[in-house]
Amino acid sequence: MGLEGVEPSALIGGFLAECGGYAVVDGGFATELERHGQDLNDPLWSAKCLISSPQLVRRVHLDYLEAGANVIISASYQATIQGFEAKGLSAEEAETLIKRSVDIACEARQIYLQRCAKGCWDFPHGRKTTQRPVLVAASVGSYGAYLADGSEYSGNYGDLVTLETLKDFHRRRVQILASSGADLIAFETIPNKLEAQAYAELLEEENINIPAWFSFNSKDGINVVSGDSIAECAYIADSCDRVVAVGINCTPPRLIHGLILSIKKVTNKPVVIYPNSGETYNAEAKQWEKSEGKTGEDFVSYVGKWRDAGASLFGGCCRTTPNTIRAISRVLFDKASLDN
Ligand code: MET
Ligand SMILES: [Zn+2]
Repeated sequence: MGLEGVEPSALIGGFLAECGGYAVVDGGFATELERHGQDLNDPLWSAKCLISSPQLVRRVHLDYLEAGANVIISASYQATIQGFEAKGLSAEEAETLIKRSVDIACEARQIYLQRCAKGCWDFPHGRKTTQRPVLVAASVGSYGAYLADGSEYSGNYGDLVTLETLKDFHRRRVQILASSGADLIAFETIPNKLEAQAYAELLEEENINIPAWFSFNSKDGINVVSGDSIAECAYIADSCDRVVAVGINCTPPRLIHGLILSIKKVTNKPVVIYPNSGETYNAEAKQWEKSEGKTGEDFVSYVGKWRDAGASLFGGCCRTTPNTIRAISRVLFDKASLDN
């Protein structure tokens, strides 16, 4: 199924209806690469594997499809022309790798759907092939993710970074991803209002012809990480016709419920949420640290509440795994759980 050429709000509605009302997004991508032994302590982070282990990238997409994902997100989160050039690649090589991230996700989808057609594996929880659309979302990480200096989780870019800086930084990658064969662009972990505004303007100015979702991150459940209000950020997404869903990712599960309610006050667009495991990222040590209290198990127990608060797309971000996604799929699509 492709989303190109259809009126943006109709197509996301159609997709969700085909999925059964709710869609499952994949889980932590870099996390899964690390679980398979990759060292991602590198400015390119998960995008490093586009060069070193494209087969593993495809396998991780396949694992998430097998776990029940309806949306798989490409490995382009930290794949930037500027980042690849810093590694000594040419602009042309960088552009090829960015496009390749989407090709790999599309290959995984094709393999998966072929296996389904042959009946090689059953869908989880009795979902039939015909009820199982799969979209490929092209990931765009923030300017802070490229900087790899922690500003991805502070949203603080300093006074020198303007709207134009951000538009210029993102422009070429967004153009490449828009014509890559992806079904939509996932602007992920957006840390501040300025970057949301830059994305919205880019989508219009470049006449981007595939839809997008805007997903923000928060540390306090009230504002996005920079301190800008989630309502103002969601309003920017709501005002852009090309944006078909608005939400939150890479944010502790315990904050998600309130954030869904805040977003729902501003927009009627579907809400996408894919929290992290609840652990905290220590930017200095470049590692995730256990937080007091909730664990991954509690995460899944919240899904019904998030659905009741009005979210429509559910997945996981950093430190979640295919097991998390399998459990989310079970909560959403087991008849018994829905009736709870
Ligand atoms: N899609 C990206 C990933 O799972 C999002 C990272 S958030 C820091 O790796
Ligand atoms: Zn994350």
